[in-house]
Amino acid sequence: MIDKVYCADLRPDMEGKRVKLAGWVYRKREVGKRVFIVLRDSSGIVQIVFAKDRSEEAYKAAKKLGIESSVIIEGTVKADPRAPTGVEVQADVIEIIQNVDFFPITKDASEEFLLDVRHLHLHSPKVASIMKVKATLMQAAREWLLQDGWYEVFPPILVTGAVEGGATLFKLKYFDKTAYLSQSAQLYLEAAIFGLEKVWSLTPSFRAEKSRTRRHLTEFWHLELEAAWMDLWDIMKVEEELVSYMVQRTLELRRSDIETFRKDLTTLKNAVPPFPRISYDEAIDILQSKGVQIEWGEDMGADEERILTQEFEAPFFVYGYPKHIKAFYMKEDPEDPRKVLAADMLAPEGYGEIIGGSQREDDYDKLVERIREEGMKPEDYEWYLDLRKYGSVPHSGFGLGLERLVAWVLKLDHVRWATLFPRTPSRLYP
Ligand SMILES: NC(=O)C[C@H]([NH3+])C(=O)NS(=O)(=O)OC[C@H]1O[C@@H](n2cnc3c(N)ncnc32)[C@H](O)[C@@H]1O
Ligand SMILES: [Mg+2]
Repeated sequence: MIDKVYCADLRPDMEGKRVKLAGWVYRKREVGKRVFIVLRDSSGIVQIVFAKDRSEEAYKAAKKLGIESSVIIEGTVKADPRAPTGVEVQADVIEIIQNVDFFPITKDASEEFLLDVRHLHLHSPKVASIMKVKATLMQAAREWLLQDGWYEVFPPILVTGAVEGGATLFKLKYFDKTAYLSQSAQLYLEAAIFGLEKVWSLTPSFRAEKSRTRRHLTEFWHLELEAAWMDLWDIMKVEEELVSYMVQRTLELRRSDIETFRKDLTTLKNAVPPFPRISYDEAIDILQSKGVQIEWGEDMGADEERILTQEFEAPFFVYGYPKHIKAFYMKEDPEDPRKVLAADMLAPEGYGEIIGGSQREDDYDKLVERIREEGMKPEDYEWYLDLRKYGSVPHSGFGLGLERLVAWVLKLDHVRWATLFPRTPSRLYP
């Protein structure tokens, strides 16, 4: 490994220090007998100056450089308030690792082109910032989960049945059998609670969603928790504590990256417990009062959720959905058989659902009845039904879409920008 320093480590008080840097040419301009390079590495940027009268060899080499050429540079640090980061390096040695004559991504590149060359778009400091924020959100989640006593488990991705409806299953041939790509690890987490009680997993989930919206991917990263002995109200408290810690910790560690995307941090700072809670009934009343054509019993889509989020300046819960618009595994509300003990967490500023969660049906006969009601076959869920035969317990859980959380935190206009290589109905390459 090269004995180098990072761009972001250079400070004006290091004036006179000799340093070695490695990175890529982000910007380049020539003024008189000097070449100015903005060097980029994973930490950020710094200005490098090649003066002819300091090293003619390095100056001539720098003149040849193209954008995104890979280089190793040595020079002396100089404080300069005119430089982008208040400091520059006066270079006298350059090793060109690979010169790039023409980098395909230019300033006027379209979004579709950027997605076509996503493998090159990952050079971008803005894309790097998104990935740093995503990584830090998960770092924070792991910190919170560890201190709160949750066990990470590693569920299968090759499965035999639907969790969230058969219409969005990706089917594949599994030797002489049929398998599907997991829509959610939930059912396997429910099995894991009988030994570990509080479990979590981060897995890719797959949905053959044909909906081309700004919040749907066909492959997304799914942070899911499941806990024995918890009811809906308990798991909602877990959700708000976890999301709050993730957001506040990421604000603490990645504020400059976040401010690259949004100046107003109000809603992020407001993400502290208790999050507001409204019932589905109240949500329908609010929407109808705002002129939305929606009747009790109908599902709220992205448009309805966007309007609803205008009422809040923080993430909030909607709980108590009608049974027929929710999944088979959700426990019927003992106080109102039309409803289930389910709650979604919606992000403000138009982003809508980031978490889907519920208390699970823990009664064997009722679960068989729900499976049949949904047109599914109990025999396809024999192992899952067993969980209600041998020491069944009240339990609840939820799934957080990581890309949707990132999209809200950074106010991205589509979840596809929140993942390294987005997968949508029209995009499988690169
Ligand atoms: N363990 C659980 O209880 C999770 C449960 N079985 C589940 O999958 N619920 S969910 O379908 O609402 O999806 C959960 C979240 O997963 C995200 N999600 C769900 N579908 C998508 C798509 N297609 N693209 C991106 N993100 C998606 C979104 O934030 C949802 O709120
Ligand atoms: Mg949902």
